[in-house]
Amino acid sequence: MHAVSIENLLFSWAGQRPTLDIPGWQIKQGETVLLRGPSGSGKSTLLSLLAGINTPQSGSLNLFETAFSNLSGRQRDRYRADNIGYIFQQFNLLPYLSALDNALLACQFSKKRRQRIAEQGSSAEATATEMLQRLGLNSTQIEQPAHTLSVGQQQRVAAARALLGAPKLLIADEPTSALDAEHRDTFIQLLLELSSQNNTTVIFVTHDAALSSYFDQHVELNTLNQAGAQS
Ligand SMILES: Nc1ncnc2c1ncn2[C@@H]1O[C@H](COP(=O)(O)OP(=O)(O)OP(=O)(O)O)[C@@H](O)[C@H]1O
Repeated sequence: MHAVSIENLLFSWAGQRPTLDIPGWQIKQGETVLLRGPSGSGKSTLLSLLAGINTPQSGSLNLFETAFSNLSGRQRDRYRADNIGYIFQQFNLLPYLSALDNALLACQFSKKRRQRIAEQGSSAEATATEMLQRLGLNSTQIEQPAHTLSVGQQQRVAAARALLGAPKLLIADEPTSALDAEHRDTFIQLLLELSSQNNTTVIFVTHDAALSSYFDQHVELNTLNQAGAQS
């Protein structure tokens, strides 16, 4: 099955020439993809379409054989809550909630995520705690408000939140830019290990070519995107 299938996709921001013109792109279920491209080439724009925050003006974007770009806004919100984990560049944690409560947020909005955890004989809280521990937070840090954690620890909380409840697709938008090389490599290895346990498909955006070896597919956005090639 294809996790992502794009055909003849066109997207323009209001009043601008197209940012994305992608004749075709496929990602298989369970595949890990590194997406690179210069600043302004449209990486974040493409992620916003994959997450259903924006929709293409024409063409199709299917996720796991669902015609994602044809769903209503409400249906896309539901699909995203149940099936897509997103790690933002700035993590977007709620500063006064504990690491654990931040990690649990994704499950609060999705019965499906809670069901998947229940099917494995666990609770959301136990699974989140275990995941945060595997990501290297100790029991004190797990109870600390997010704003009192280091950048590296906050990034791990964002990863736990995105992966809790086994989403089908994980989208990560340059989540390692604030880390040194050693922490960055450890983080990516853990992220991919946790993803592969649930056969989660991963799309990881970075400027950093040094990370290529960790991923199955390497994509330079300008080779996919004809709008980029023209500029
Ligand atoms: N919300 C928006 N409204 C209007 N134009 C936008 C918006 N977001 C991005 N753009 C435009 O779309 C183009 C691509 O930007 P985008 O942020 O997708 O690139 P990027 O490859 O993610 O860049 P970076 O690596 O710097 O984050 C730019 O010309 C940008 O000005």
